[in-house]
Amino acid sequence: MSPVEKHLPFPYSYADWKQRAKQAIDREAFTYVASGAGSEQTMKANEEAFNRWRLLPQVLTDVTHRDMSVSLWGQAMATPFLLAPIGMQGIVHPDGELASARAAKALGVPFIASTVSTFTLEQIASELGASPHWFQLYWSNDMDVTKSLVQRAEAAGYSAIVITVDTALLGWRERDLSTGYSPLKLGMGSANFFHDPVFREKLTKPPEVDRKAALEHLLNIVFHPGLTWGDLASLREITPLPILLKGVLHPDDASLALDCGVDGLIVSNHGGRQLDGAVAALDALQPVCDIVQNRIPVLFDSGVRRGPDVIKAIAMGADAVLLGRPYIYGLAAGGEAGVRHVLQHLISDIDVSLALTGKRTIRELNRSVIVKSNAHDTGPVSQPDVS
Ligand SMILES: Cc1cc2nc3c(=O)[nH]c(=O)nc-3n(C[C@H](O)[C@H](O)[C@H](O)COP(=O)(O)O)c2cc1C
Ligand SMILES: CCCCCCC(=O)C(=O)O
Repeated sequence: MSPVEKHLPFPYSYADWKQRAKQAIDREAFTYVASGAGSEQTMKANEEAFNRWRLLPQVLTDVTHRDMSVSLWGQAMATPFLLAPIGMQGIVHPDGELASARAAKALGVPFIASTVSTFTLEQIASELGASPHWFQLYWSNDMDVTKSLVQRAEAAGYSAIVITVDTALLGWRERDLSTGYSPLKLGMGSANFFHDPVFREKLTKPPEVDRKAALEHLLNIVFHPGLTWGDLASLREITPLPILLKGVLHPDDASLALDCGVDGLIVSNHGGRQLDGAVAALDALQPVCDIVQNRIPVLFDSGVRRGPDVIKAIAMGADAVLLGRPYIYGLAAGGEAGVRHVLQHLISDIDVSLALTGKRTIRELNRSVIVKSNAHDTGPVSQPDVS
């Protein structure tokens, strides 16, 4: 970034934040965040899907007093969005998740900490204090380690466990394969494991003595391709916390999740980073909500960029959404202040969009405020392409 750009005011549009992030950080780190799996058609489809739906506002409804809070399992949340679990944030800024957590706390936005964070879940929780936070679990194929991570999260004050279920294996990410860049192999996501007493017990030498062997062990256990619906009961025995599944797209999986007694679902395709060619996440949302019928909360992510996107997803049936890449670009471009600006802008945009839709509260949103647009009417999605 040039000295002049460093002093420019923070931007507003997603494209401008992305551009700033690109200028601020290493090319490989930027590519890791910005890229998707394969040809990236699913990643692009996520944003395009929002453009196929339009809001149908109502007027003269007195929107003087507005409230964007939502409630999940009776717990109030100040905003209808949470920060998505994004691992290894240290690749874009030295303060990584700690900076994002501080910004989230400042604005009352719930934070979801990733298993593969740069800082430990305890360090992140201590930044957040009483501000709401959930823990995202990569269910390790070593059940002792999985159990230890969940128990540590509970002890550190996390109030829900999000199991990511779309990562039986890491997606085929051609742009990262081309650069050979793997932050996990570099150890950027190792903090929770290297500080875990159970993980450490299983090593011949501690990570401080043989980092290479410890990383190799981590890479061997972090995935669990053998996981099935039948395994969910064993996690329920470990923790009383609400359990959500992140990465559900198929309505039949929504039924299975209900049968298994999970407490919430997150409709997501991991931002197009896992299965290229998978359905746009927004296209999967209504079928899942139709199965769930409000029995458990349904959250949504993948492609949320602006206030109207939040309104559309909630109108389709989501209880709340997760914000992903936009806040990471804020972090890359401006650390904690960058994230704070991105969040503040989104909060304001949601507020304005809610009012202009003719609604005062998030609860009032329903399918009557969205219509499918004509195919020829969609136009460009993100400009300019800085990827
Ligand atoms: C750099 C990066 C790292 C991510 N790390 C995780 C992770 O550790 N755990 C997880 O469940 N999802 C992870 N995700 C997926 C996000 O939680 C979320 O599903 C995705 O970013 C949504 O897509 P969007 O950012 O394009 O809106 C990651 C996404 C990105 C871009
Ligand atoms: C299962 C360990 C690798 C996780 C990588 C983080 C992630 O989810 C991503 O999309 O990148």
